[in-house]
Amino acid sequence: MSALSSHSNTTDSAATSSHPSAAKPDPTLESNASQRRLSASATSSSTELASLKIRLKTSLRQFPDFPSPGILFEDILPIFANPSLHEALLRALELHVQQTYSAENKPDVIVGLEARGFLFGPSLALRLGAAFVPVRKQGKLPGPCETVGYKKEYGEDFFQMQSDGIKPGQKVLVVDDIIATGGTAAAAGSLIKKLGGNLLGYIFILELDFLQGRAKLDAPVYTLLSSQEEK
Ligand SMILES: O=P(O)(O)OC[C@H]1O[C@H](OP(=O)(O)OP(=O)(O)O)[C@H](O)[C@@H]1O
Ligand SMILES: Nc1ncnc2[nH]cnc12
Repeated sequence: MSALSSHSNTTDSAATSSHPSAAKPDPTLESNASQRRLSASATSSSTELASLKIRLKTSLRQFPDFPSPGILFEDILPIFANPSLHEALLRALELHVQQTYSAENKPDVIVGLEARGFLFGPSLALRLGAAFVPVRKQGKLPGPCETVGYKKEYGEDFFQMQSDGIKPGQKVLVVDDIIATGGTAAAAGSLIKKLGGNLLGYIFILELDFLQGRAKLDAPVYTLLSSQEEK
């Protein structure tokens, strides 16, 4: 006996297990059907996400000794040179956010980190119906700003956000292309907290796992792809 037929409507003699009354649908049947639809849709989202990741990963390029000796540079720009991959990236990130955050907990603000976080942060924000706010290198933003210094895999810098960029309590997701040592992302997180934002998490296209950058971050981290072995 199927799960469906085991919940036939016993209060309406006109209804049978396979044909419940149209006037009084069995709520148990409805809820089973909607659970199956939800689970089928979650499975199809996960399958879609897995195939998008494979396409994105094969498009990446690596350049040894750039920008300095000993650094294996991960080039994500081929994604943006190809409209189909560009679309795949945005769809993959959108699926991740939809699968992770409920309607009540969805992000109000996407914060993108200069410069490569600007390549997809605004488009993702638009798809999610969220605001986009930039973190910029020092000296680029007008008006009152918060500033923080940080170290990354191949240098150090200062990051800034406009002081009114985030309203206290707004739910914020940080996006950037790569997490290497995690110094850059941690600096962005500290700026968001200074402004009173509620940091939901971080999203990256690529993680250089061996540098263990996520250990520096105190909010959930999601990375679409991981590296790094020379191709
Ligand atoms: O995890 P970390 O070791 O801190 O490194 C990651 C950061 O390094 C790169 O940015 P970069 O400062 O080179 O700037 P760009 O995006 O302006 O090229 C990358 O886009 C990340 O933001
Ligand atoms: N290895 C790397 N490739 C590209 N961007 C980076 N940012 C920090 N480390 C990087």
